[in-house]
Amino acid sequence: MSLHLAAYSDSKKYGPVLRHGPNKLIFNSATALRDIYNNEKTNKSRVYLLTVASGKPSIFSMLDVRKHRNRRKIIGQAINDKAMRAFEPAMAEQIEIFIQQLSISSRESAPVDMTERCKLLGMDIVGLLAFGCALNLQTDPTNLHVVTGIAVKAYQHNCIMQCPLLQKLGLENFVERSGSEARLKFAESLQHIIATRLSEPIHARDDLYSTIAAHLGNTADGIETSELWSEALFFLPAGGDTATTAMASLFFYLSRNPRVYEKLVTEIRSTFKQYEDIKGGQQLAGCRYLRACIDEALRITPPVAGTLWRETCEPVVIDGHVVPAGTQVGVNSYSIHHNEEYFPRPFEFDPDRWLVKDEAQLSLMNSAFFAFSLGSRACAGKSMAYLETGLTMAKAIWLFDFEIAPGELGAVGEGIPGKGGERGRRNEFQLYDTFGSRHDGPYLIFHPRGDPLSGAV
Ligand code: HEM
Repeated sequence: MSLHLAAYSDSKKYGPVLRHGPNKLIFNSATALRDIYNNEKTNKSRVYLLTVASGKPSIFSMLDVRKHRNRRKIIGQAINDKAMRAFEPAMAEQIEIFIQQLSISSRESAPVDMTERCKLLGMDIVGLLAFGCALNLQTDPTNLHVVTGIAVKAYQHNCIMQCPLLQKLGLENFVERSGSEARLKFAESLQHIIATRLSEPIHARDDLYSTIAAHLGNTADGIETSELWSEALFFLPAGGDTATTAMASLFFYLSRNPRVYEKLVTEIRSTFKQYEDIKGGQQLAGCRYLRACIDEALRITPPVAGTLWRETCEPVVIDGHVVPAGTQVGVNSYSIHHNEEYFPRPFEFDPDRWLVKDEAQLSLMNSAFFAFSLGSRACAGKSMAYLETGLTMAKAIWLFDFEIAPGELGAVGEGIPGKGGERGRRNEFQLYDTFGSRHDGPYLIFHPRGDPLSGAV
């Protein structure tokens, strides 16, 4: 779970191209990003197929270029800007629950684990979009095994993608044995969730099913109903885990950088005269410092922290190196986001770097920003990610002040000085790479800001 750190320290030691396996090359430059991810001579690596359980590849694991293009057109309709305008009220309802819970904790000055809170929020939101199903994770523990089941699957997938032999030997279920019960319960719940949704009229909800209904079962370029559920299932980690990491990381860095915190508070509280004004649209998009904070959190803590493996279909020149066909190549998000050539003082949380007037520096940083990947397989849910993260952060910051919890809890999520393996930086939010990321904390104490809660919560 520290492969991203190994890639980072190896690239410091060996330079911008290194071997991370018999047939694997990791690059660490913006030129390599373009050469690998914006190139028709490369494709997603075959290791993605190892994550296909039901025989139905999702948009994520599909290798056939033409099929993927069609699938992306269809699935994109459920997560593009237009779809987000329709989905925003459902998203906002879940964010209100998150805010209410913070409000309850603030009255008792109880420490809040932001990884846990953000995870439940992220999964509740994406569950509604994927399956039209209220998982109610924020308020009721009944479905918590869904979160564990997703975490176990992500860890297993990451292991077999890095070491396919594990699957050949039938050992993938042993990499995290404690998760087998959660996995089984999760599979049962999924069947129930799908059956419940299918028992309702197609357009009963604003979810993936209703948005893409017109394409279901249609001709060769359509999508089978059974494939729809592979897509919905992929949404849970794709949309839930990633947004969780972005928000938890931002809470971590805001709680440790008073200057940044004050600047963001000033922007949010002066932009929105009242809490009810906080919604998607021009005002939120105009919060440039908020956007810079989110981008800086995504840079310093990329939610998909590992190497996104691609395979060369024919000989390709990557960053000046001729790479033969059939080679696994990739750029590691964490490494390139901490490459000083693009991001000076890479371990400093500095949102202002995204607001400099120096166009050349801005374009250099943008050329190396890889949180959402690049090219035809880049993230399809970027609009949703910014909307969800922006709304949640703006609302929390408008209503509350927060600080690090006292004592040992306050240190959860930090690095431990003296610890090896690149884990010694106290001020760095610690990530554990599981294709997505695991993390803990930060634990924060929230205080109501004056008395603005009336009417809002
Ligand atoms: C901060 C939040 C997010 C980050 C950092 C992120 C990052 C990424 C990355 C790096 C990929 C490429 C994976 C690969 O090449 O293997 C990806 C793909 C994808 N993401 Fe996101 N994502 C985020 C949020 C979301 C959300 C909210 C959704 C909505 C469900 C979503 C849906 C997708 C889809 C459908 C793909 C597959 C695209 C394709 O292969 O055509 N993502 N994401």
